Amino acid sequence: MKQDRWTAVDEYFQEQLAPHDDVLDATQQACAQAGLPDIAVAPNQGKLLQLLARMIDARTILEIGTLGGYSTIWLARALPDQGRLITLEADATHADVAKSNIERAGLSDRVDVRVGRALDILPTLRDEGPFDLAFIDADKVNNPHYVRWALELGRPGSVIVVDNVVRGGAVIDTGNDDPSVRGTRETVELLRAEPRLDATALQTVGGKGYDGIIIARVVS
Ligand SMILES: C[S@@+](CC[C@H](N)C(=O)[O-])C[C@H]1O[C@@H](n2cnc3c(N)ncnc32)[C@H](O)[C@@H]1O
Ligand SMILES: [Mg+2]
Repeated sequence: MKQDRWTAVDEYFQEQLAPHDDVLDATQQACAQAGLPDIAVAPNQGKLLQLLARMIDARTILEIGTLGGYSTIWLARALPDQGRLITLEADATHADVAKSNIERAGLSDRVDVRVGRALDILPTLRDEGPFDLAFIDADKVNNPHYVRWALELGRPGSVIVVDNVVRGGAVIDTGNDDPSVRGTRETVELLRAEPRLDATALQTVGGKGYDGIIIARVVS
């Protein structure tokens, strides 16, 4: 059972439980037309993020890694009218595409796209938290820093989601010197050692291949 089957099953659940609308379709089309890489979350994963945000009644969301705003839109739709999502993107072209997609989605009032390297912007967000949910999906080598910042900018009960932590299984290859794999393993070590965070990891298969996510909760 391989990729074709994973994709077909993903499509089944997506059609049944996470159906697309015109805004999400237009977002994906605009991203493709602008030449953005096809590395956004899958629809089922976007729906998972939205459900997590709703389950904790998130009012403030931090996203690291915007791309064209696809995951941003899923997350921002979980927010109440007064809610706020800040999303960080290093690439100005990606950010422009995202802003236009977020505008079309009618979410500009609650979504703020900040352009720059996340590690430069995060220290400026102390007065804008605490963030109820953080979605980390940028340069994986910096994931340990991003988790530390999400903890710093969170509160007890905040949820932190880290995307793409399985990397086709490479996460268990101790000798792998891919910076993304190293960053992921360091993140796992940090989560194991940090008593203020409680976490687990889920392997995923689907239209986007074989990967996975970490879900953590700020304990204190
Ligand atoms: C996987 S994509 C994000 C996908 C998006 N979350 C989604 O699912 O729709 C990663 C994004 O992070 C951005 N990025 C990479 N390094 C970054 C950094 N240091 N600071 C902020 N953004 C960064 C990339 O330009 C890219 O747009
Ligand atoms: Mg991702």
